[in-house]
Amino acid sequence: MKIYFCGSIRGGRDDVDLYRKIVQKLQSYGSVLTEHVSSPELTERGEDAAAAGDQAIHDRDVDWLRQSDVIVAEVTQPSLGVGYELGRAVDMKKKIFCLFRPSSGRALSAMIRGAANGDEFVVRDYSEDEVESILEEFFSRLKRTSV
Ligand SMILES: O=c1[nH]c(=O)n([C@H]2C[C@H](O)[C@@H](COP(=O)(O)O)O2)cc1CO
Repeated sequence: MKIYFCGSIRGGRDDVDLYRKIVQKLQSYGSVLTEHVSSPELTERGEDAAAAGDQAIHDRDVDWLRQSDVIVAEVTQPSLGVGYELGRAVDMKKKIFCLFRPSSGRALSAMIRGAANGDEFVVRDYSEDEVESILEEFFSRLKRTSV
């Protein structure tokens, strides 16, 4: 299974440790195309785009989105890039799972929460200590519905 993980980069790296935990768990279900998003070495300047430029990052990521079987996004830290990826993924009719932490004190964008339909697009409020069990629940349901 190919998994596309979305998390904030230029929107801010406050949650990178959590992204790492999520990606490690996702790797037990399949190959995570965007492992770099969880790298502690990646700063909010983004990947070193000097050689190929932002267009290469964009085109590669849209291509990975097309290839992916499922999209998992940590959406607590607002990020234009993550919002864009989710919009493109909806258009591609991908299965999408968004994770949001209400303890952040933020309110999730209506364009994300309002897109939830409980089936293809799922938004789940959670706290950090339950992240692994939530992913287990999501992937076991995904397996049941895709056989
Ligand atoms: O260097 C990058 N590499 C990259 O893969 N992205 C993608 C993956 C992330 O899920 C998302 C983050 O967007 P943003 O940088 O606007 O927070 O965009 C974004 C950047 C920088 O914008």
